[in-house]
Amino acid sequence: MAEAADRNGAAERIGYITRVQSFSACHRLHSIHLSDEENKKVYGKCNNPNGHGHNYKGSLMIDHVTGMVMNLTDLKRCIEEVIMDPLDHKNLDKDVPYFASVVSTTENLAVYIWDNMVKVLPPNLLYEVKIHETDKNIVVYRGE
Ligand SMILES: Nc1nc2c(c(=O)[nH]1)N=C([C@H](O)[C@H](O)COP(=O)(O)OP(=O)(O)OP(=O)(O)O)CN2
Ligand SMILES: [Zn+2]
Repeated sequence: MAEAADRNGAAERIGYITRVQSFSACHRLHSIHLSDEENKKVYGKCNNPNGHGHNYKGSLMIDHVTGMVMNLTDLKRCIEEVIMDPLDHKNLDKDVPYFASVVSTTENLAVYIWDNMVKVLPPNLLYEVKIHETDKNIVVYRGE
């Protein structure tokens, strides 16, 4: 847990905040840098030309190193802008310019969300982006 000093210099303990957001999208795992044959070999069923869908669950964890508590209503607005508007009910590969050249794996989706969240959140607040692609496939990204 992060600690911050209060007005009298005493350390107070502050938890991390997580906000969860579900969104639905379809995609196809396909690299423009590989041949059709190589793509099929690497990505298997996920290279199906007509794509497939997921009910993703994203969670954003906010750190309190600064001692600043972010209003969850503000966080919700940021999530609308970064996750819901561009990704929900979209074809990731065709509707999101970033994925025209980047394969829409969950790892890359987590990086995309991180990079765009840090643009709209107060500095140094974002701690972790976690994406559940399925119940079993989960990716965590902490900006490394
Ligand atoms: N490293 C990665 N590998 C895979 C990714 C990914 O994002 N990163 N994604 C996929 C597919 O998109 C695919 O949709 C995953 O589906 P599936 O394997 O069917 O999912 P489950 O493991 O949850 O399904 P079960 O069949 O129930 O085990 C593939 N690889
Ligand atoms: Zn998939």
